[in-house]
Amino acid sequence: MKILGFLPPGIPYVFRTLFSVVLAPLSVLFAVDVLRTRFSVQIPIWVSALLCIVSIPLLFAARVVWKSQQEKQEAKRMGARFAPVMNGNWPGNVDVLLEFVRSSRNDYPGEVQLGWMAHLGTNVMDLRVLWEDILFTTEPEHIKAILATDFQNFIKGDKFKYSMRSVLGTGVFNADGDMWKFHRSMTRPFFSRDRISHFDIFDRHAEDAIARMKERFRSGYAINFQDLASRFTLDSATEFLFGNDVRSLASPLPYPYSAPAAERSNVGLSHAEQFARAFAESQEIIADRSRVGATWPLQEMFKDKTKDPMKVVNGYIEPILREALEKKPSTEERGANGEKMEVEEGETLLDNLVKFTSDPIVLKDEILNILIAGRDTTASTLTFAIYLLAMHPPVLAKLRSEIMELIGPSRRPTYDDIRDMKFLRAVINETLRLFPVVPFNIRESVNSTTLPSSNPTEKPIYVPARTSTSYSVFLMHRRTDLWGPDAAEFDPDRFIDERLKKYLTPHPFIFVPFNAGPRICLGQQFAYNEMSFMLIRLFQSFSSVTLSPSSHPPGTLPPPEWSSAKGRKGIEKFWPKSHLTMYSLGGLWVNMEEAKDA
Ligand code: HEM
Repeated sequence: MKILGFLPPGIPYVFRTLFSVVLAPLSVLFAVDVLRTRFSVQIPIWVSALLCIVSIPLLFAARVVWKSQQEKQEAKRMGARFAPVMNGNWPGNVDVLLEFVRSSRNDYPGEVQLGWMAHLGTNVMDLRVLWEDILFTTEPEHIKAILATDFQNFIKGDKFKYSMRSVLGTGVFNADGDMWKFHRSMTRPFFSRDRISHFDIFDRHAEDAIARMKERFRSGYAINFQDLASRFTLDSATEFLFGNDVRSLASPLPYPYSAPAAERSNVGLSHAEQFARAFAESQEIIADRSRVGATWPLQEMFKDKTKDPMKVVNGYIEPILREALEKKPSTEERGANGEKMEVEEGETLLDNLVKFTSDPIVLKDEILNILIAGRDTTASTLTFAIYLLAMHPPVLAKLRSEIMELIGPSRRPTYDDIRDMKFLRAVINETLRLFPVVPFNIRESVNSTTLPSSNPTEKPIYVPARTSTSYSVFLMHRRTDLWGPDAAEFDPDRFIDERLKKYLTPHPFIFVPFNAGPRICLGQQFAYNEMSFMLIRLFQSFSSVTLSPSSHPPGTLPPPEWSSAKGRKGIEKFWPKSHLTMYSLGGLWVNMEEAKDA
């Protein structure tokens, strides 16, 4: 694969496929030749040609039947049953695949999977696309097995890694085994309690962001909160991880769609915005690859679609990298310092990383993965929190009272303040429940295994070796049988009142926005601190939030036909979309009123 790395992905795919296709006719030709030379049996040319043609589907069918027989025997040996299969009408379930791709692009997240599972009366199903098993589950016990109890047996896997490689490289999100351990062990020391409990970085960038917001509101325009939150988290994450912030908050804010064209055209795309757009575009492309499945290279026959956006992304990252490498002490200096390889006081993640490798590819991959982890996740969660608070003014009023009571209108919050703010934590958790930023995820089984059945009288579910196993935290977090009849409602008190003991405490795996097990999010505490800090600072400064639908670019609000749908799809006022992480299509345009008590 590496030798052919310069070719667009479609060409090696076609060659690989052709190779396996021509095996059958070649075998036929060989057999015909043996019959003729050894046994003097003459086969007419037209018969040989016909045999060559039919050998291709026959061999394929034989492989499918053989595999299915093997799996049946193995499932029986393991005392397991097959997951219910979502049967489409077209051979190979091609219609199921097409419906899945269409829905991922145009519908509310998870709608099509919910419909199929309701049809099958199950929370786990096999989509069996192109005769390959693809499991999909929303069962907490399955998610627990995949992430924790059977962790060694569920890896990211080659299929996933190949489709993500042109963007994520071999960074922490796209690595298994030793490479994953290397990235993880490099990154972990930077999230120690000591390092994440100093809030100077958040304070400076939050102050900057709020000043920009006030300025824009005073000029009579709404702001795109998603854009602002992304700049706040990008500047905070780059300063925390790389020592220098990229000053994305310094560039002019975009104007709403409804603003006069003259205002809008005054704001060119800043360097940070070009990076953000290209970054989002490349994530969209790789997410689309994983939706289409193994045949994705066919969509990229003549060009790797990520090539152009990744040029912009790399152009943004390379100067950060160059600077770190220039600062890197030489081998002699390191020798004189007694080869201090452990993390030192004041050292950033990047300073530490360059002590271990000068390989620009490894360094770039690490930086890019950590930027996705550190920017998009907290920016989206803050955006969803602001959206939900705009939709629920009594919840916002309760949150503000907690802020005013414990911290007051202007004091800077401390680590201890944040730890004591029970309602603020509940608001963040409730936001992560309804809108977990990694809504869908996937692993691949190494060996055949089983997943427990929720009904103890039923046999466990059989998972063949090398099966793509996807799970949705997003759909699990909204299940009424796990969270109660009001699961679709935004009600942070469920993380405080008797519902906590009833639902979550006895079943902690029903809430896993940060995943769980050995690959649990490394930045979880950093993220809680950053989001809490920003929300406190925001609601010290502003007393109310309202959505500004007229500011949205056309085509980015939920289509009118959604309003008759059941559940959250029917009430949503923004369009949740997801590539690797979830975001609001077209941003989130809001107005806020400055607090009189600030
Ligand atoms: C609301 C905020 C966040 C959420 C909901 C979140 C969620 C997650 C999830 C679900 C994963 C697992 C992905 C997978 O294995 O497929 C993950 C991994 C990770 N997260 Fe976060 N994250 C957040 C913020 C952050 C921040 C701010 C950082 C760092 C600055 C960070 C660093 C990481 C890293 C390094 C991993 C990779 C762990 C591994 O594969 O071993 N996260 N996060």
